[in-house]
Amino acid sequence: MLSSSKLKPSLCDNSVSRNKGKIRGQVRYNLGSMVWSVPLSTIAVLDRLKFKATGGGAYKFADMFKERLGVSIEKEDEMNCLVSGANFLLKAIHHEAFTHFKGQKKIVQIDHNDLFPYLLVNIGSGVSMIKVDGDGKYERVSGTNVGGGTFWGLGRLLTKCKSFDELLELSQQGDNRELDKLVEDIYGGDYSKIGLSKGTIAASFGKPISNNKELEDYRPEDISMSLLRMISNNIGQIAYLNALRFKLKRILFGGFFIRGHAYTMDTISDAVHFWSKGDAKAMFLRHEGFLGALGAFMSYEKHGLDDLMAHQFVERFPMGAPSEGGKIHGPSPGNLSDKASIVIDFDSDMLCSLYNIEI
Ligand SMILES: Nc1ncnc2c1ncn2[C@@H]1O[C@H](COP(=O)(O)OP(=O)(O)O)[C@@H](O)[C@H]1O
Ligand SMILES: CC(C)(COP(=O)(O)O)[C@@H](O)C(=O)NCCC(=O)O
Repeated sequence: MLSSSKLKPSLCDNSVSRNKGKIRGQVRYNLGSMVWSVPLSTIAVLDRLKFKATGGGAYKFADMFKERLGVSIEKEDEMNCLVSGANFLLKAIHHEAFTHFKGQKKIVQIDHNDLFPYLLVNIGSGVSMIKVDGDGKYERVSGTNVGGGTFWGLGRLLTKCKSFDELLELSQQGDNRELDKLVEDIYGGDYSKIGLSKGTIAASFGKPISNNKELEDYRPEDISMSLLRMISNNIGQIAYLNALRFKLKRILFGGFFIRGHAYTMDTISDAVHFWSKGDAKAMFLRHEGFLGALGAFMSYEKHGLDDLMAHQFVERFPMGAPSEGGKIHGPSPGNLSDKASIVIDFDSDMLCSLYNIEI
């Protein structure tokens, strides 16, 4: 979604050239760090431009965009955008979907003709669970208010971390057993009769109730780890129950909360594995945080998926040459954290026709 934290518009004149009176430019969506370049030709018409945006930011920042950049924001429905963004990525980007289970990343080849239905779980501030039946065909079947915002908000309160990244990094040095009450803490071992091993978390954050430890002696690292596990596990469980409810064999997780973080993905996968008794697998998207922004872009009537696929869409990888010969391929499994850039070329004619502008 376009929000001030992710969208850093910058004017980029080195991508501009003039040819027989035409100004050529480029819109560049670097999906790894979201660098977004606006073509020089837009400066002349900026005050008449309308940009598509979605999510809460489209409402909250519309006035600021108008005031500071002279740009009008055209709001697109968030759920529509999430779905069209996910569908676009799954169809257009090689190796977009992958599993991440017990530290192992594995690319999932999805046949375009056998993509639907699937459950899209978008983890932003809160969590939306959307049953996707086709392009533009979907139903938001569930959600939970315990999501990325909960992790970041509670994490800030409890650890005083200054940034999301710091909190996430801290979690990697933690041990959740310092805070979580495990089955063995209650039973002294496994509770095999109901399928619970001794290491299963019986109650997240359950230990400080009975430990003699002073509250200030609980380490931020351990708190962050417990929190990450609690939230990721809960989302994985609710997602699986919804997949079961609608008999969906694929569950795809996206949203800015995931951030390609191995432990987050492993915990979600573990929950899906545990509750499905190994029947279902969690899948993740390489461009998980930009579904809404891509969907908003797809909503330009004359700039639909087919048009992009046929003419202007180029997939680029930061690693340079593709790992396999021939056409552009996605990175090998070891480089999944490398996000592809999507570059969409257009010239001033196209820009003007898009907005009915004469220059
Ligand atoms: N650098 C970051 N700063 C803040 N939140 C981040 C960051 N990286 C990931 N997140 C996670 O992303 C969540 C917000 O996701 P996002 O899709 O942007 O939601 P929203 O549409 O509500 O803004 C945060 O609550 C947090 O869990
Ligand atoms: C309200 C939202 C759709 C907004 O999306 P977000 O900005 O969190 O990505 C989302 O936060 C959400 O689905 N919350 C859970 C609400 C619920 O179903 O309980």
